[in-house]
Amino acid sequence: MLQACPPVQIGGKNLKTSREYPPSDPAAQTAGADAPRPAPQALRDFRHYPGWFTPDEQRTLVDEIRAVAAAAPFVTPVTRRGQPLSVRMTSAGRFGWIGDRRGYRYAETHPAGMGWPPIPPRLLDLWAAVAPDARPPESCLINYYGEGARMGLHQDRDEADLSQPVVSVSLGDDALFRVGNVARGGSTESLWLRSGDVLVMGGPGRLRHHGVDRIAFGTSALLAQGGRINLTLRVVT
Ligand SMILES: O=C(O)CCC(=O)C(=O)O
Ligand SMILES: [Fe+2]
Repeated sequence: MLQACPPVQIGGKNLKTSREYPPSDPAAQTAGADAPRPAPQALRDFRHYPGWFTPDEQRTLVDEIRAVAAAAPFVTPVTRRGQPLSVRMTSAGRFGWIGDRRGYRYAETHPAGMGWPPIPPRLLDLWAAVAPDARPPESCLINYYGEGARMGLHQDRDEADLSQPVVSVSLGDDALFRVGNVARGGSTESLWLRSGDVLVMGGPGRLRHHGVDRIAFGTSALLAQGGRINLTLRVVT
């Protein structure tokens, strides 16, 4: 069964002195919140927006995620066979995603019984900007990758309406992201996702296999304890 882990400490008092990871787009380094957002680059059918969030926005997002995790602590999902995943997870929104001996599924309550906190409004603004035609997101999955954590190639298909995109936000250490095909097997392409990057997985790419081979632990000081947070906004119903 799922065991509640001690809450993951995200960010910390040393944030003021932390080294900021330079966004891939140099223009974004001086961009304020009202500056134009970066244009997307295609990765197969995915849209990659390098450096969407400024360092200040990233720090605010980390604070907001820390507040979510204080109310709905990170847990380690397990497979049906009881094998723990290497990422720790919590969620915000009407639904959260859980994995235990009964399988993987969306649920309206945390394994410990509480409801999920609301999705931070700046993430709803992101969704409106990059997925203006989509229905509003009903869930924000929050994955924490510590040193050595990874996520095998998979499809996101637990959602009922696969015409709706999944919008991903990377915070903290760099991650080597891999994208393959809708069918199993075939060639894959890799890309380093960096802190502040946004990736839209939608349209014909919605069911492409994807995963995270590894993170480059210590490449960002955004999170006091190191590691990476990935947020995915989803329509569930
Ligand atoms: O961490 C990432 O960049 C991808 C996460 C992912 O694929 C998922 O949560 O389904
Ligand atoms: Fe995924």
